[in-house]
Amino acid sequence: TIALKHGAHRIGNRTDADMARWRSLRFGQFIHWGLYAIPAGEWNGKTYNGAAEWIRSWKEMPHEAYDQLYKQFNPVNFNPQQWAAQAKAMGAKYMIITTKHHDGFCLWPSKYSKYTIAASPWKKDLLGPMIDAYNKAGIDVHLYFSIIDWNHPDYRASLKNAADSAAGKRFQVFVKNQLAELLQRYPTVKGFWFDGTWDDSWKNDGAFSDELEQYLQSLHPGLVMGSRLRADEKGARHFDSNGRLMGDYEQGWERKLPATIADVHGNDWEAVMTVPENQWGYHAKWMGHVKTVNEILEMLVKSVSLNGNFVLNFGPKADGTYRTEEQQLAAGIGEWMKVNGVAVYDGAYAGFEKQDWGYYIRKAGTDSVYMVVFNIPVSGSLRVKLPARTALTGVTMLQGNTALTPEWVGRNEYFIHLQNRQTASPVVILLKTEKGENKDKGNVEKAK
Ligand SMILES: C[C@@H]1N[C@@H](c2nc3ccccc3[nH]2)[C@H](O)[C@@H]1O
Repeated sequence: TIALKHGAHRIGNRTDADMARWRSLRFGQFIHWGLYAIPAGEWNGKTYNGAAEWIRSWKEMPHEAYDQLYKQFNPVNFNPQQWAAQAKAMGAKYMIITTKHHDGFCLWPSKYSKYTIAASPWKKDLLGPMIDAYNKAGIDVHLYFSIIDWNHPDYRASLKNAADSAAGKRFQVFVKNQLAELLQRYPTVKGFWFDGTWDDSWKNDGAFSDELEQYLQSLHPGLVMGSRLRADEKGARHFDSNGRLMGDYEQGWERKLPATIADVHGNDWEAVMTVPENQWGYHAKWMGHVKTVNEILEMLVKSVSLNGNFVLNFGPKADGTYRTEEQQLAAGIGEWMKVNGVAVYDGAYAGFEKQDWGYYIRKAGTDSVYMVVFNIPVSGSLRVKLPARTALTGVTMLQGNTALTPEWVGRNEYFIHLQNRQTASPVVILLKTEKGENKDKGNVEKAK
C-alpha cells in the first residue's frame, strides 16, 4: 500500500450508534429547492433540456438574469408541516435538503454571504422551520451542501496562479465558516451530503478536505458524511489511492444502483434517484421516462437487499408546493410501505442465492428473511434455496398474515406455490429460518 496522510482513516464500516441509526433508516427523501425553481427549466420561451438546477450554465441564460432571480423568490405556499407529513406518509425516515446548491444561493440567512434568503422577499430562514417540522415527524435531517459556488467571487474551479491560490484560501475559510454556522444553527441535523467536489481546486487539496471532515466531526461527533467530500493527497476521490473508501459510506450512486453485492465491496452505501431521467430541481416540463411507484419500490428494495440506503428526490415549485406527479408518487409508495415497510427498515443483505422472482432482505441481525417478489413466474412457484445448514421453519405472506406451506424439494431447496398470480404490487413473504439441516418436520409437503 501507498503511505497516505489524507486517505481513509478506517478500514471497514463505522460501528457506532449514529451510523447504525443511519443504516437502519434505509429510505430517505432528497429535496432540491432553490432559485432554479423559478425559471423551472425554461427561459425566454425556450426549454432547457438539462437538469433544471443547472440552468445558470445554459448558454441561453445570461448570468446576470439568473443572479437577479433571488429578488423574486417568495414561496408563499411553503408549508413545512405539510412537507413533513407527506414524507412521513411516504415512509421516508430521513430527509436531505439543499442548503446551498452550485448557484451559491443560501436557503438560510448566512452571516457569511449576502446571497441568501434574507435578501429575498421571503426574508425568513427556510431551513429552521423545515428541520423542526421533519424532526417533529420523527424524520432525521441531513444537509446537502455544494462546494462549487458559482456566486462566490473567490470560487475557482482550478488554481492557475498565486492570485487564484489566495482566492482559493479565502474560499476554504468561507466554506468552513458556513458549515460551522449550519451546525451551530441546526444542532439536530445528523449529517452532511456534500456535492460539487469534482473541480481540480478541491480535488488537488486532499489535506483540506481531510481536515474539514475531522473539524466537522469535532464540532458534531457522530456526524454522518459520505465519500464525495474527500480527496486524498494524490487527488483520488471516494476511494483513496489504496482503494479504501473515504468517508462513512459510498456516495457515488447517483441515478444508478449497484448490480450485485460484489459491486459494494462490503461498504455502507447510498443511492440517490430522480423521478424523471435527470431532474433534481423543479422543471416545468418533465421529458422522457417518469418512474412509477413499482419502479421506485423495486429500486428501494434492491438497494436494501444489497445493504444500501435509497433516497428519492423531490423538487418543490418556487411557491413551495409539490407537483401532482410527486404527490401521487409519495402517496403510492406510502400505501405499500404502510403494510410492507417492515421488510425495508433495518433491512440488510440476506446472504441467500439471488432468484429471478425478486429480492431477499434480512431483518438485520435476525433469522428473519423477507422475500420481496416483483416477478411472479407463470408457474406461480417461487424457488427458494437456503444457504447450507439453514432450515426453513416458517413461511408467512405479509398481506393478510397468511401462513404458507412450502414444498420441500430436498436438501436446502423449496418451492413456495402462490395461488394468486395476479398482483398490482410487490408481494412480501416472511421466511423464518434456523441453523441446522433441513428435514421433513411435517411443515412441508414432500415433493410429488
Ligand atoms: C445530487 C445531484 N448532484 C448534482 C450534479 N451535478 C453534476 C454535474 C455533472 C455530473 C453529475 C452531476 N450531479 C445535481 O445537480 C444534483 O444536485
